[in-house]
Amino acid sequence: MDAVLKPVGKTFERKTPDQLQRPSREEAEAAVRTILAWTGDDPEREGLLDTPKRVVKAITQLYGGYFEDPAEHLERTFEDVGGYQDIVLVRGIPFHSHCEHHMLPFVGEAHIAYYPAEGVVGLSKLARVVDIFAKRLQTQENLTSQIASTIDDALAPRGLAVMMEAEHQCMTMRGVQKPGVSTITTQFTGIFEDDPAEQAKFMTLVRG
Ligand SMILES: Nc1nc2c(ncn2[C@@H]2O[C@H](COP(=O)(O)OP(=O)(O)OP(=O)(O)O)[C@@H](O)[C@H]2O)c(=O)[nH]1
Ligand SMILES: [Zn+2]
Repeated sequence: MDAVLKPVGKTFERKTPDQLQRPSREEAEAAVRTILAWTGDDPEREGLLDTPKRVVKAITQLYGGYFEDPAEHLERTFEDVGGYQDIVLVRGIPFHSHCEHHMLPFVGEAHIAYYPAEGVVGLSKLARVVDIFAKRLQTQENLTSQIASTIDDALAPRGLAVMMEAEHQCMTMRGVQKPGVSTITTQFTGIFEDDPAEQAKFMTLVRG
């Protein structure tokens, strides 16, 4: 049995760690062999012999977000910012995630803005929060709202805006096959939610 999933902050409707049965690495590799056979190929041919091992290793990297608590990265704030109270926008954070329906990638950019209340957080930490949630099975809507609620809980800013835009490979490579379509999701809290002018300012800065 590999490591049991650890509790990592807010659970977002996940079962408790004791309710999750994580299979062993060997079982995961066997499952990949089954899928290889399902494609119509021969999992025993030389080129595919090490593939289950590689796939499981890649999955471990791509889905590493289950084992990290994003809130931990937001614990350290800086209060000595010369009285700065205006908007902080981190624009164009690249991310790649996987849709929970097809396990295919969706890839794009996140933009996060907030009005500090009591200090600011290290800029890289916002990108870390994006990465941790992105490295789980997601819908873009859930991803956006999990990022927003985690930052909102940790910083209690006067307002928070999260916008994500992404292309979903389940819509480009298969199914409806519409390349070039981008999906935009937004979540606003505080003054961004209450004041349309603040939303407009955010959009202008993001597009500028
Ligand atoms: N709302 C939302 N839908 C998503 C996301 N990622 C993928 N989807 C959609 O999930 C839906 C799943 O639909 P189903 O009808 O159950 O599955 P399907 O037969 O594979 O659907 P098609 O993709 O239309 O072939 C599809 O419409 C996908 O476009 C996401 O992040 N958010
Ligand atoms: Zn999908």
